[in-house]
Amino acid sequence: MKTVPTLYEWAGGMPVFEKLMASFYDKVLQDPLLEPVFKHMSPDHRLHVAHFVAEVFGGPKFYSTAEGSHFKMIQKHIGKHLTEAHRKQWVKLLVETADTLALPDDPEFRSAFMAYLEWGTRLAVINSSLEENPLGTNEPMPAWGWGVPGGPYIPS
Ligand code: HEM
Repeated sequence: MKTVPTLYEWAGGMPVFEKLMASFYDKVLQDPLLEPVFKHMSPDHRLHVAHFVAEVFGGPKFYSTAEGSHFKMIQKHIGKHLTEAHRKQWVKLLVETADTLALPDDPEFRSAFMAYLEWGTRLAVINSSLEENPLGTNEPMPAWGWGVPGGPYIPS
């Protein structure tokens, strides 16, 4: 029986996630709308977001074992008062970075990637208007898969 690769494996593994987020947050700091939101981010922010998303996509558990937890990630967004305009720009710049770095662009991978970004960023905006974290400290990390189209992409 063939094994289905994880989204993490299909994307190219940890170096791809780390490069994606490093390059993305360079763009964010050049962006007039997002720079004020991120100008005080910690030096580890890029790496932590890379490790978080890699883990959600089936990669190693760097984030949840050494750097944070789902609870702590949500906590970082509480009270930040993010807007829909911030969210849209965040997604736009991340997708542009994925294109520039030539992440897989097959329909199956990009469908799963976009679905996760829609889900995660919309939750970030909702949580950013709260004063308290709605999650328990033991909340498991999300785990994302290929979704309805299935995967991986197989050229016909
Ligand atoms: C899928 C969507 C998202 C994921 C997976 C995510 C992930 C994370 C993670 C892991 C952290 C903690 C970083 C650390 O430990 O240093 C964080 C912090 C943060 N995120 Fe997000 N995030 C998402 C969406 C967004 C969006 C859409 C915005 C705003 C446009 C945003 C704004 C922030 C801010 C302001 C912080 C705190 C930065 C600091 O001052 O240290 N996030 N995020």
